[in-house]
Amino acid sequence: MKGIQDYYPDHFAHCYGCGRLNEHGHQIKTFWEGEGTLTRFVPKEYHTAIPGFVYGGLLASLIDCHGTGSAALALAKAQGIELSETNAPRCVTASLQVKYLKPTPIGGEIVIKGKIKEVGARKVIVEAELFANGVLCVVGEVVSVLVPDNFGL
Ligand SMILES: CCCCC/C=C\C/C=C\C/C=C\C/C=C\CCCC(=O)SCCNC(=O)CCNC(=O)[C@H](O)C(C)(C)COP(=O)(O)OP(=O)(O)OC[C@H]1O[C@@H](n2cnc3c(N)ncnc32)[C@H](O)[C@@H]1OP(=O)(O)O
Repeated sequence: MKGIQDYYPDHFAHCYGCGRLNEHGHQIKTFWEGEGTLTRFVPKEYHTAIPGFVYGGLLASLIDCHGTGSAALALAKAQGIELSETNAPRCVTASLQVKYLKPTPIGGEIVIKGKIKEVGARKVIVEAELFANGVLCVVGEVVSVLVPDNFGL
């Protein structure tokens, strides 16, 4: 199943967190799940903070790109864009807030759920909850802003 990241134009698909064309990156995929959004990721052993627990910077990165992906899904829906080929809207992060509630264990799948809090013409606010083994470990809020398709080229 394709995530929103599979529909970004090629020149917007090199992000370390979510670019499908970045072979060194995390290549996360973000989908709708009901009214919310969903991203899954399995940390590797080397994503370590202290042995057994995930590095917080990685968790922030996952929430960041889950946020921009969710924002793109929300903008596509709000603007009636039917996703096909590489026509997805593309957002960058204006603001990222992360709260670490509990240490996040390495050794299973991380699930990040997103709630679309606000959708404007260009700005989208997404609340994120990150779970490990069903336990809420991190929460965040991402403000994303749409960039024009040819910006920065
Ligand atoms: C690598 C990104 C480079 C920066 C963008 C340049 C080119 C884009 C080209 C390609 C992008 C392709 C792929 C992106 C890859 C990865 C994405 C994953 C996530 C990231 O790794 S991405 C890197 C970190 N990211 C940045 O490097 C952003 C640097 N920054 C800017 O490029 C500008 O700052 C920008 C575009 C954010 C806004 O610029 P702008 O001129 O469009 O803003 P404008 O004033 O029109 O605001 C419009 C509405 O956003 C609200 N707003 C603005 N800033 C806010 C803030 N900080 N907090 C809360 N709300 C804010 C306003 O309040 C208003 O809200 P309202 O409509 O409600 O009034």
